[in-house]
Amino acid sequence: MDSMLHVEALEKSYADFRLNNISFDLPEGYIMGLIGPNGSGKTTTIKAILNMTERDGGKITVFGKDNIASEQEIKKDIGAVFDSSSFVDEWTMADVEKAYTLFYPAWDSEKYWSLLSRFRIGKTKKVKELSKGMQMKLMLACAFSYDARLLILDEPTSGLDPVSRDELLDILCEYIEDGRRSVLFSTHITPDLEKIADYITYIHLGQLIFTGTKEDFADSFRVVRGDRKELTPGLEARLIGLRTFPTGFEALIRKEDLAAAGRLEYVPASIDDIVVFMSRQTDRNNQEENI
Ligand SMILES: Nc1ncnc2c1ncn2[C@@H]1O[C@H](COP(=O)(O)OP(=O)(O)OP(=O)(O)O)[C@@H](O)[C@H]1O
Repeated sequence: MDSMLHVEALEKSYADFRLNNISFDLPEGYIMGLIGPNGSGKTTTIKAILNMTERDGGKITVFGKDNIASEQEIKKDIGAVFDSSSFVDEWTMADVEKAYTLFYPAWDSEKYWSLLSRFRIGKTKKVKELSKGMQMKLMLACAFSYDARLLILDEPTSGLDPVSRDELLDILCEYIEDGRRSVLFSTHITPDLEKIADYITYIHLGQLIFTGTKEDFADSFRVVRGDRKELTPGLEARLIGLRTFPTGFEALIRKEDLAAAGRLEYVPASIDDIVVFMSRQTDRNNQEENI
């Protein structure tokens, strides 16, 4: 399986933040969700891939080529879509096309206008007259019209209503259907991952927690529950994001640590469970550090 995007030991530091040793691979023909709480480093990772921020260490290749040495060449095949529109407000749909044809020789005009019609974007509309969801679709229509092979989307569905979100996810699934394109998208919205992601890369406060298939992600953890009296120090040391109640407790536990849970009841963990318990654990660690 060819890797469309290879990130290896990526490092980037700001005054109060360090993206530390991030590595992952996105194979051709698949969708990867990049997840993590606010401020975890998702956008920083995306910017490093697009060489919009200078990395401090590590290696990134796109289509097998170094992302800095071959930046201009690889960018012809990348569609980058950020949360906010990168178009000029006054542009009409024809102006948008004119701007793209300057940079993308492979621009397919027929495809562009047919996608706009499919997305119900009026030909004569100006960018400023489009809703957020329509602007997102316009950005996708452009990426599809120059036949981008790798789509990189930063929070594409945030702020969209459920119907537009669903439509966008369907478009992304369709986009990778022929097996020669891939999508990397960052999100907080776990149902979107459940619906379309094949792979998940989870970054928490600059640290890589997991990268692999969605199935392996969910399978790596369980939610364990029990009575307070069953919460031994040995077990507690292995629990993630422990929550106690007057009568009992619940927490996340790694599959390899299940033996420590003995006969306690455990159930499969959803993506939401994993993210929530992990965040709770980080809050606990931070509180303990500050004591
Ligand atoms: N140019 C910058 N200068 C200094 N610090 C920065 C800069 N860009 C990002 N950071 C910091 O890096 C950290 C990670 O930010 P980043 O935007 O990558 O996170 P994120 O996971 O995308 O968050 P969100 O989900 O809120 O969009 C944050 O603490 C942020 O304040």
